[in-house]
Formats: sequence, C-alpha cells, structure tokens
Amino acid sequence: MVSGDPNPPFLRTYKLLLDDRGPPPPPLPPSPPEKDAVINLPLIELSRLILEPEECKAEIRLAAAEWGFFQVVGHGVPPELLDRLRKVQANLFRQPFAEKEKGKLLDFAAGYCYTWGTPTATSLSQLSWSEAYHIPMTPSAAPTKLRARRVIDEYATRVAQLSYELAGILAEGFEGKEGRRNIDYMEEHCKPSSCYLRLNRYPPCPIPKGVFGLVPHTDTDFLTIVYQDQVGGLQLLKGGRWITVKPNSSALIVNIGDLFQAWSNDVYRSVRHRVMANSEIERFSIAFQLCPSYETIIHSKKSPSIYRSFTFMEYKQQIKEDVKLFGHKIGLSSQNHLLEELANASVSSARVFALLGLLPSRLLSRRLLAGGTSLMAKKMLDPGFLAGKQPKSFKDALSGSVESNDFLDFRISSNRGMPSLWFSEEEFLHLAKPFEFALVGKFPLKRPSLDFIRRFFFILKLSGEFSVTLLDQANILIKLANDLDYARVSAHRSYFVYGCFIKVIKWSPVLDLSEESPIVPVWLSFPRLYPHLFSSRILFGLGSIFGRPIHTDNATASGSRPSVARVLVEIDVTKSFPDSVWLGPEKLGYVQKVIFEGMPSFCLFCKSLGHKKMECPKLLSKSSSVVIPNALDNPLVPVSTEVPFISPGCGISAKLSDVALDRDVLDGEIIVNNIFADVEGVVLPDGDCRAASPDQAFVSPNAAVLNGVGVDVAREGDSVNARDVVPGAISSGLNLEVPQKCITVSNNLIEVPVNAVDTRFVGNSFGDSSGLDIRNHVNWLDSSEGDPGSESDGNDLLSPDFCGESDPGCDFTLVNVRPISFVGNRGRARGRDWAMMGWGSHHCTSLVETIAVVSFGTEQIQKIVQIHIAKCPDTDGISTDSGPLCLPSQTLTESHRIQAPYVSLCAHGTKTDVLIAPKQNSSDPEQNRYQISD
Ligand SMILES: O=C(O)CCC(=O)C(=O)O
Ligand SMILES: [Fe+2]
Repeated sequence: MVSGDPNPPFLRTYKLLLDDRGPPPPPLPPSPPEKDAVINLPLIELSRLILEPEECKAEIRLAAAEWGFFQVVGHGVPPELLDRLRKVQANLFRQPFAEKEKGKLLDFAAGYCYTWGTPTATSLSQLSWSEAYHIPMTPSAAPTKLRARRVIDEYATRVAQLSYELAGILAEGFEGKEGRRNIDYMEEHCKPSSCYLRLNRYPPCPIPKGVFGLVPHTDTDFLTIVYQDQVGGLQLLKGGRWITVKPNSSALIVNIGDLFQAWSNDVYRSVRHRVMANSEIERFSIAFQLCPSYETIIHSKKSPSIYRSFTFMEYKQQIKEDVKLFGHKIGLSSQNHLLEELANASVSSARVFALLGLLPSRLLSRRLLAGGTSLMAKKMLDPGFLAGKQPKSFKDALSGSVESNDFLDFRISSNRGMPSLWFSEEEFLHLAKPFEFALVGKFPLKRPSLDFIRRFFFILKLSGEFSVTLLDQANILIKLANDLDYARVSAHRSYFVYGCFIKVIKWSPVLDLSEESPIVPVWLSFPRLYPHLFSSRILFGLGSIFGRPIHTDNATASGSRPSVARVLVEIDVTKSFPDSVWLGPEKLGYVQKVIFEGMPSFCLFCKSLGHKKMECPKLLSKSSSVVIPNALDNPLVPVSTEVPFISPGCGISAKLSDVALDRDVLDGEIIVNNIFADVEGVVLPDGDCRAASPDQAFVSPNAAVLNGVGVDVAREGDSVNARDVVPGAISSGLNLEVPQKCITVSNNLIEVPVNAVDTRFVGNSFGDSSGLDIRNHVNWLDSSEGDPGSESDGNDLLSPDFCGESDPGCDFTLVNVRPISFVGNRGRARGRDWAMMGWGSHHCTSLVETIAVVSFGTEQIQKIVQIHIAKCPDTDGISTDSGPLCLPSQTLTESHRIQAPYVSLCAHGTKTDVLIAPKQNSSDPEQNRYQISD
C-alpha cells in the first residue's frame, strides 16, 4: 500500500523562481494565436530490413541526416513488454516521494539514482518539471527478486539490441574504404555497461506556461531511443521553430545524439528537443541512451573534420563546465542555441534584440574562455577543385611543370582588338583533363548552403573524394574523382538537395553557365542482343556509335538479364540517331535494335534541357497570357496566342475547331479520348499519332498546357475527338463537383480548383506494389537550416532575394516544361497523371520520364505541383527519382503556385519519399504522404 505524496515538492522548492517570473512581457500586436506545429516524425518499418534492407537502411540514414529524429515500428520489442514496462514505471513513480528519494526502490548497480527538478536552476527557463530514475546498464552481480527490475532489464536488453542495430546501420553509412570497421567501432565502444536507461515522469505542472518538463537539450550520447506515452509534449527544433511530435503508441522514437553528429562530421544531426510541461496530465517516457565508454575517442569519420577529436570524458567534462558557467550545456555548436532562442523570442521583439545583442557575445566569451579547447574546429572545408594545392611562387609552380612546358604555343599578343593571351587548343583541352569527371549543378530556384550540398554528396557515399565549389550564385562545380562516381551522379540528372532542386549537367571546357549542354547521359537498350555479345568490347563499341559510353548496368555486366543489354552513353541529344544498327560481320551479323531511354528534349532557343523550342517558357512568355476569370463561361483558355488550347474544363466540354495542328505542336503526345469535347476541322499532322487503348482514360494536362494544345486527340481516319481535361479528375475516375472558382491559365501554369483532386486517390493509384512511406518535406521551406556563414559574406544565397523569400509560392517560375511521353500503363494507376507517378512501381521499361502537373487545393491552398519521375537507370530496376514538393499547409493561406519539378533520391538507388499533396480535409498529414518506389 502506497502512502505519502508521490510528487516532488516542486512548488515549494522552486517558489522563488516561480514567483520571480519578471514583469509581464510588453503587449504584442494582435495576431492570431500561433498553433503549435504538430508533426509525424518519419516513420520507418524495421521489418523491411528483411525484405528490402538497402532501401530501409537508406531511409534510416536519410532521416538521421535530415531530421535527427525518426520513429521506428516493427522494432521487435513486444507490445506486451511495453505494457508491463509502463505499469512498472507508473508504479515506481507512484511511490511516496520520500521513498523515491532514498534511491532504494530498485536494486540496480552503482550509479542508479533518482533525480527530480533541476538543482542548479537559477531561472525558470533552466528548470525541468520532471523526475527520473537513472539506471546505468552495468550488469549487477546479484540476481533480483524485484519484478520491476526484471521487466526493466528485459526491456533494456531488447532496446539495447535495437540501438546496436540502428547504430550499425548509421555507421555503415560511413563505411567507405574502411569496410565494416565503423560498425566494429560502435560495438567495441558502446558496451551495454556504458549505456543508460532513464525512466521519466512529468508530473502535472500548475503553471504550464513557460515551464519545461525537460529543458531544451541535445542528447549527450550516440543515440537515444524513447518510448513515450500518448500524452505528448515532446518538441524538437526544426528550422528555427519548435514542432511537437505526435505520439504514436506502437513506435519508438530514435534521435541522434551529439556523438553521432561529431563522429559523422555533421551528416547526422543531434537536434535540440524539449518536453513541455502539462498542467493536467502526468506524462511518462523511457529513454535509452547508447553511450560509449568514457575513454572512447570521438573522431570524425570524414576529413576535413569539423570537430577535433575528443574523448567522451572530455566532452562530459566540458558540459559540466558549461552548465556551471552558463546554466546549460552548450554542446557541439552554438548555432542551435541562437535559432532556438530566436524561436522562443518571438514572444517579444524587445527580447529578440536582447538576444541578438547578448547571445552571440555570451557564447563567444565561452569560446574564448575555452581557448583552444573548443570542439568546433572549423567548417566543413572543401579541398577545392584543385585538390588542395597550396599557393606557391610562380617560379616554384612553373618549374618543371608539364602543363606549361609541353605546349610551345603560348604568347601574349592581341586578338579582336583586345590584348590576348594566346595558347593552343591542345593546351586548352589538356588543362581541362583534370575536370574529366566534373559536373555542374544548377539550382534554378534556390540553393542550400555549400555545407549542406557537401553534406548531401557525402551521404551519397561516392567512391572517391569530391569537391563542391560555387561557380556563381546558382551554379556549383562538382568535381568527382572517377568515372564510377561521374556515371552515377550524372546519370541521375537531377536531385533534390535539402529541399532544393538541382539539375546536374556535364561540365565542359567551353561551358557557358547561362546555357545547358545538350550532351547528357542516356541509357541505350539493346533488346535481344545475342548473349555472347554481352562483352565489354562489343557493348563499348555499340555505345560509341552514339556517343561516349560510360558504363553498363549491373545486370548487363553480370549477364543476369539476357533479354536486354543496357549501356549508359553520353550523347548529344540535339542529334538524331538511327533506331537500329548492323552488328557483326557481313554473313553472321544482324540488325540490332536500339532503344533510347528517356532521351530528354533540348530547347535550341533557350539552350536548356527538358523542353523543346515550341514549349520554351521564354519563348511562350513573349506571347500574352490570358486569364479567364470564369471559365464556366468560357472553357476555351488560350495558353498563348499561337496555339489553341482547351482548358482543364471544370467538367464542361470543350470545342476546338478549325485548327491545323502541326506535328511539332503535338510533339508525339496524342492519345485517344472519346469523351465529350468536340473537335471539328482539326487537321492532324501525318505521323505517329497513337491511339490509346480504351482503358486509357487518360488526360494530359501537361500536354494540354505545355504543348499549348490542350487536347488529347483521337484519330479515326480524319476525324478527331478531343475531350476536356481536368487534371487528376478524369484520370482518377472520380466524380467531380464542378468547381465554383475556375481556372486561371497563364502561359505555363494552370490553377485548378481544388476539390477536383482527392489526394487519397493518389495513394490508391500507386497500387499495392508501390512502396510507401511518407515523408514530410516540410523542411524544404527551411532555408534557414543552411549555414550561409560558411560562404562569402554579402552573398547570402539563402537571402529572400535569391530564394524568393520563405514562401516559394511567390516567386517561383516554371523552369521545366516538357511534353508527356507515352508509356504503356500497367497496374492500378489509371489516371494519366497518377499513372505517371505509378510508373516507377510498374517497371515500364519503355518510358523513362515524364512530367505531370497536379493541382491540389483546399480552402486554404491552391497550388500547382509539377512532378517529374524518371528512371534511375544506374540501378537494377527503375526507381522514381522525382516527385512533387510540398508546402506545409499552415504556411499557405492563399492561392499559390509552385513549380516543384524534381524530388530526387538522396541515397543512390533507393526509393524516394515524397509528400504528394498538402494536407487536405484532414488533420492527419499522414494521409497525404506517399512514397514512390520501384
Ligand atoms: O520524454 C521525452 O519524450 C524525451 C526525453 C529526453 O529527451 C531525454 O531523456 O533525453
Ligand atoms: Fe533528450
């Protein structure tokens, strides 16, 4: 029988702090109360480690890098054990405070203790309104009779196992040349004896405002696994905002600690988090901390390292000192603190000024006091594209230099009325040799800081060193070390780097950054190539007919898929190529078919990839755009004055008459439609107009808008039917309400009223075989996560000027317009645009890339999302490497347009997580998250 108050004497002990809360802050200008942002952390199903281990591991690494926090289910800890644990925990805390304080309720080994509050707190902001049992995992000699300890031991064993497994997966992300040694390191240094379990209880706090259950902190360990109850209150700092983690009863929360951050050289992130006190309900959580032994040296796994090496003991010591000096731990870096304090400071502008003035200097003084012992040694440095060459005198540099002495033609003279330094073409090209594996990354919209871009490439685990440097505000030079890495990155063509779209193009010695090179890697397939001709020499030769062969895919190299050989070849896409070649000697040879997979268009007008001249946004923008205020009155919405266009017609049939469509305009995108729009007198060009099968009830909003044609056209002899086009509507087979507000069309974008699309359908469209998770890309708005400090002053690329402010809806323009290619659709995804998303799921080899325009909206949002899905050719199968961006709905209150062209794989050859749509009619954002996988 328990008697006596179980609650620690918070009110009495911290009376002074509670009384002394200072004067009320100055009144704020009226503004709507800010709702806490509640998020579902990335959720990872660990049972997938059996069936699709690499994808699952990649997700774990990505979550650790992007979020620092994620949840796991399928973790192997039985729910029944979690139940018992919860009961034991509640019971332990229900004991009278006086008993708990004695620290004898459990018989764990030395180091076990009960704590509550924050004895060193000198202000309310340092107080944690919670109590805890700290339990070192040191095996205790004596077996126990206590049921509580047995349950805790059982849980500890399970969760420790899980932590090793996760740490191993994360460590494996750094294997590189060191093979499995990183995993060995974890196992060797993080023995159970150096790990901890902490049982937390957060008693109801009568003064919830401004009182923490657990003060903001990062964890001083490699990683932490938390089992929390349903009450909620855990928050983490993301992009300068505190966001609340939505409890999930079956999941365990995993977060990266400081040691993993330092060890991974900032690739994985130790994110600040806190628990808010609750005025009514008590909350329980259990945290397992994976820690190394004190003497373990934490040494960054990548050079140049951001942190100097330090021992765990040293780090603990520094934290102790920091707490003494400043009242709180400073940890690895000061940056989080500043963000956090600024996030908190939103309550009072006076406080913001105070913080801006005080905080940096306070931290600075800490660093100065610490002298050379600061752990923050330097930024992530890049060796530079000249691979870290040191400055030398010219005398030294030029003496014996092959580059200068081998070429004799070198003179100062004049050319075209200018002084000139003239040297030979051979030397010009020779100097380009070290850039053989260089690429240019183009950020058309916004760009993360260089540190983040480097981090991204680091996560790709390239086989060689690399350098990422800025060519100008929007372009980076990516210098890779070998052809393998080159093939891998260039074949991808685009990535999505920390929320920013990047197009990767070949560097060339005559590169003009304002133009793109039409030379791109394209996969060539040679169906039914004779098996004995799967030799490197033949494949290389075949590739050479078309361009520069780079490599074959794995299945070709190993001969595991004799039906087709595939070779990645850099080709000039402005050229035309035959679709078959003669292969072999006169008598024995034969005609070999060649398929070009995903040959991108190239615009000869603006010199960029992704669209043809007739779809060029620059060209089209020269012609006027027309906004139809009410398309119910007029469903014909011209995209440009040059070509006819039938609008996404709000359920209204459209009529297109007396137009000659020339071949270029249709651009191969012709699909039968037999719904109701009329077309009279439309003359189709000769050629390969293709009839779709009856079940292809597809529409092609892109084609409609981007080709400026606006019709899907059927061909029956000379007669043609067109039908109206409602993105996502017909295709989804939904009965649409006729939207009230209709469509605005300008040159390249349509806005569709929004209840036209039910995002739940998207999920269904992917079918069972499509993989699925769901990742919230909320942080793509968080440009503040970048660290502009590491770049040159005054050129802050994350500034609103460059990024289009924090709301990308304002300034983004369509950069990539491209007609839809045809694909034989299989599987359940019936809608054309959804089908596109589903392609990755269905392994359609004939089609590799496309774009869909998808429109969504709610009362809050209207926007356009453009999706690009491409084959990821350098993997065994097809994976989508693109998807839509998303905007957190709470940030959008009016009509927005975004062009969200590509979401890429962050890890090579794995599936892509995309948030398809913003929250719609649901308080559960999970509903709208999907993952496309192969
Ligand atoms: O109680 C929680 O949810 C978090 C606990 C925590 O952050 C910790 O123990 O380090
Ligand atoms: Fe924590």
